[in-house]
Amino acid sequence: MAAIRTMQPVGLSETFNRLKKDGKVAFIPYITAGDPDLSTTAEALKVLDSCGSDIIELGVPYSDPLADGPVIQAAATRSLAKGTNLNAILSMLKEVVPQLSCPIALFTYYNPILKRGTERFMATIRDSGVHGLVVPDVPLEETETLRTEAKKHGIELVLLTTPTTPTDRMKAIVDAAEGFVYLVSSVGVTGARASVSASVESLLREIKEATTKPVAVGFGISKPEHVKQVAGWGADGVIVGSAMVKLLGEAKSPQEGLKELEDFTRSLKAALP
Ligand SMILES: O=P(O)(O)OC[C@@H](O)[C@@H](O)c1c[nH]c2ccccc12
Repeated sequence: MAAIRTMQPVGLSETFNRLKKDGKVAFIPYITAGDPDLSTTAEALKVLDSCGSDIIELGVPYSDPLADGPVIQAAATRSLAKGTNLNAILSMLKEVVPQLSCPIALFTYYNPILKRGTERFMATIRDSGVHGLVVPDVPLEETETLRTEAKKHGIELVLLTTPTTPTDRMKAIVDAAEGFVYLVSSVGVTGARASVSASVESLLREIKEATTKPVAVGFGISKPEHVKQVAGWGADGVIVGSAMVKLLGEAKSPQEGLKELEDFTRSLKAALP
């Protein structure tokens, strides 16, 4: 009887440790759960994993995604119109995570956590096999409670710093971040950009002087040359969202979207050391 491959994904920090040992940079795609539908999301996770993604950010669609640009806003609207909810996403993950070799970082705005209650939210997502959590709009002052509950349930809470974050606040953020530090490359909302802001190079240097934790860069990255550039500036990971979401959500059919996602992911992954 052939051995069944039960690759249990390791957590975010351990993933970065392994990559660092091999001198590699993490490829971290983001997609919105339930767009175009949850079964396609399940297939997309497997495609992204098999194409060499190191961590996958999975977005919980929200009615008021204030940090998102038009592509991800539209994806959230389509997903919510399909009736996607957190319970359905988590039961899909319970099925799919054991088939993946890379960890999932759930991506949600703060409100869905508050609605469910922080402790119950953390316990539920851990049960579904989620390793990390990214909450872009949690005020730093409320991060402590989130962090305590996350730690209690073995969830790594990623925190974000931006080009306009004052140095002392950036230091508090990198000290509190688990898994990795998310450096938002440019002010504004998510969305593919023609080029990545050159200030990322100095921002990365400043953050890496303040912490030895891995730093992944996101916002606007959408071409192989962007990936190469950001990796060359010393990022430990690159995050690509809108460009992925666009392929999946706007394709003529789910199958077509999955094929385009595979080709696109391979082209970006090939640009990484
Ligand atoms: O879409 P972009 O420009 O490739 O950026 C990644 C981003 O989509 C993903 O990390 C993300 C989705 N929604 C967010 C809200 C805030 C910060 C980050 C995000």
